[in-house]
Amino acid sequence: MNPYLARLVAVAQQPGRRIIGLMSGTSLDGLDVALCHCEGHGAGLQTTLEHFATLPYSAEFQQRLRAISQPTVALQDVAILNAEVARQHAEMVLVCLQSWHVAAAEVDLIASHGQTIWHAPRHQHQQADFPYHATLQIGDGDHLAALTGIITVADFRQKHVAHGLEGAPLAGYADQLLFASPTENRLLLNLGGIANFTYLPAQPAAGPPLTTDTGPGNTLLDAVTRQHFPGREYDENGAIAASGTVHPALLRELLNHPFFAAPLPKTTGPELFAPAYLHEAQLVTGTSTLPPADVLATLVELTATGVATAVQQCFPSTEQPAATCYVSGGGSHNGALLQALERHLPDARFAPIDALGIPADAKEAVLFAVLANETIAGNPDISLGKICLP
Ligand SMILES: Nc1ncnc2c1ncn2[C@@H]1O[C@H](COP(=O)(O)OP(=O)(O)OP(=O)(O)O)[C@@H](O)[C@H]1O
Ligand SMILES: CC(=O)N[C@H]1[C@@H]2OC[C@@H](O2)[C@@H](O)[C@@H]1O[C@H](C)C(=O)O
Repeated sequence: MNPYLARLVAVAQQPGRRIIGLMSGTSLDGLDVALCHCEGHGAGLQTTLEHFATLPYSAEFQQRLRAISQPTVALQDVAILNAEVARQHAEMVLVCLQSWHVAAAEVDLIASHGQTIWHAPRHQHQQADFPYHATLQIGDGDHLAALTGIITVADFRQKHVAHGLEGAPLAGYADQLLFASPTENRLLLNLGGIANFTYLPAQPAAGPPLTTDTGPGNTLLDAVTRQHFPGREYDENGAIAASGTVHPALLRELLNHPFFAAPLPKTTGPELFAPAYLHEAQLVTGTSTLPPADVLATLVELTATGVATAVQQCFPSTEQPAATCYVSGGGSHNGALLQALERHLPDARFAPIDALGIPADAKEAVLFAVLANETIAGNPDISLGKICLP
């Protein structure tokens, strides 16, 4: 038998596994690296986060990722970045391991999300002759496995798509295992480039929990900040937005997009919620010269309204049950956004996800470690990803 296969079988049969979860999201800010210990699987899973770091991308690399995430690009650039993202990620893993004094041989698996460069659920690609969903992540898992010597589970979204689902969000599968409570209704809200949540009722119905994207998180906020405040990557704590005023007509026009009224669950990306969508709405409403602070204030309100609209869709005919909303992702550091959310969801109690033992910035990387753990050791219902041997 191939010794790596024997190693894989042994890893699957161990009571627990040490897994590095890797996530690089739509904000393109860098790679989140979470070294987790997953004891058991499924309902018996216990996950502890041993180490976490975010390794930033260089400005030049961010720019190249942004340039490749466009509908029309040179195939050679895609081929090269596919290998280059994987090589950078492998190098970043090795840097982390060195700084944490952990040898590669002491890690059982890498769980690598890769970098989404184009997400094309059917409602977004609208190709009449292809009535299916599609999505593409680069940063090939074989490169990671070969360069680190660690068996790697990668490319988690394709099986979801193959089963007729949209390829995202995947968070619900892991949120359920990590955060379900028998006594508390929980809303796990992640404010990344795109915002999404998982609703976990204290008394769950059969089947996977509801998990959905809600629209933009920080992606448009970042784009406007970068454009008008050179040198700044984002609006620190939402301070500029807090100094501005929401423009009601612009907000209405932005919310006019059919995504917000579409039924749950749904998924989207920066392909749709791009600067062009904002510019179009500004043209239509004659607000192209609106002060940037007012644009940011309006975008904060857009993110909060998108979340609240989806929460209300979740409970169409009944009162919203009392739930605690655990917030994660970079947007959890945006005070203006948190205030808007509290205003829109007055019945929810808000808490940082840190209260559940996972730091807000680490959550998505931990999710992929948990998904890989299920693929290797758990229930075939949640076997997402491809297994790459070194
Ligand atoms: N101190 C802060 N103040 C305001 N916003 C912040 C702060 N720190 C981070 N952010 C926001 O969080 C973003 C990064 O969030 P995160 O890393 O969760 O996104 P992502 O994982 O790339 O996106 P996604 O979850 O959509 O894939 C930044 O681009 C910025 O907009
Ligand atoms: C296609 C894709 O990469 N989607 C990401 C993105 O970032 C947030 C949101 O959009 C979510 O749908 C998803 O990531 C999380 C981890 C998920 O799948 O649950």
